[in-house]
Amino acid sequence: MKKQLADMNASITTARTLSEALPYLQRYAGAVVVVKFGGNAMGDEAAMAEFARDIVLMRQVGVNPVVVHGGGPMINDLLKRLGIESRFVRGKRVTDKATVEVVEMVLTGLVNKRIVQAIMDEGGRAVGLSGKDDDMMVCVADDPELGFVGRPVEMNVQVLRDLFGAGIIPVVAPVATGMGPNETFNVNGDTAAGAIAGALKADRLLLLTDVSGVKNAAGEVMTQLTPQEVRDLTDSGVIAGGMIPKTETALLALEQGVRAVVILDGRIANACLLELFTDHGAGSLIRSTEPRVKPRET
Ligand SMILES: Nc1ncnc2c1ncn2[C@@H]1O[C@H](COP(=O)(O)OP(=O)(O)O)[C@@H](O)[C@H]1O
Ligand SMILES: CC(=O)N[C@@H](CCC(=O)OP(=O)(O)O)C(=O)O
Repeated sequence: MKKQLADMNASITTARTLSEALPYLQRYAGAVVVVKFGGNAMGDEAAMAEFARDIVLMRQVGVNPVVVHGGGPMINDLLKRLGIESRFVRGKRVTDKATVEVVEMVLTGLVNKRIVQAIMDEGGRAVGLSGKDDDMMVCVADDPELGFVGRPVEMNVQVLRDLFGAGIIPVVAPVATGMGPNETFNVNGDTAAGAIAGALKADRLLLLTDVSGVKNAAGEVMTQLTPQEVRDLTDSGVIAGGMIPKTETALLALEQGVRAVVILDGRIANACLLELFTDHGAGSLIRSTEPRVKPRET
């Protein structure tokens, strides 16, 4: 009897949660949401399955999600086994000819297919691509010090719209072509996600990572930031390391017409759903306009 009551209460809570999600479901129907899934946020098989389930649910309720993934730790592992040292400058990997081959192999071969498979296992349809497919992302060298690290200069995202139309979830590896023949560039996952979100003028860019958001000098997570606050925290060195490409990406994406960028903790359960479909929100929301009365609304 006690168990029956407990089950009933749990079901009532589920029904209430669904009902409360209605305004958000209505708001995001038809929206484009680009989700950057970082290597550190990927975790174990269960975490991967849960992420995939959230993405499939988004698609099911009419959102057009694009997954852009990282895989830094997986690249580090293979480079280590091959005796190649990993070095980062301002959060980006210094990439020579040998390294770019390993990066492409790991990202397009291993990580991309693992995510595609996880989405298929949850009943969604997914297709894996890299920035090279259909010339989606064309780059120039970002900085001579970094070698074959690309900065996207030309985006052709029609293939993503075609996949939306077919009900298919695109999963994109951050590897791109250059202007010359047979060039390959390693693109930071955040940078690639921002360029794709900008080209699609996405409603949301979600950058999933392994911290609960952007922290201030006191170590507290800032739930909302303006671009100016981001610049100030960067100038004072509070935003550092891997957070730099994320916040740089956020500012560039906003300039290109993305409505808002959220940096959130991919390790917490159902992070994407929490951000999109509940009053609660998650992580740090960055956008140009001042907050309105209801804090998470745009
Ligand atoms: N102000 C800051 N707030 C939060 N994290 C920061 C900040 N400055 C630097 N970081 C670091 O940035 C890291 C996230 O970047 P990164 O490790 O590249 O993530 P991912 O692999 O998920 O892309 C955090 O783990 C944290 O150590
Ligand atoms: C230029 C550059 O730094 N490219 C990244 C690409 C993968 C990535 O961004 O992975 P995470 O999101 O897991 O960090 C790299 O080589 O590690």
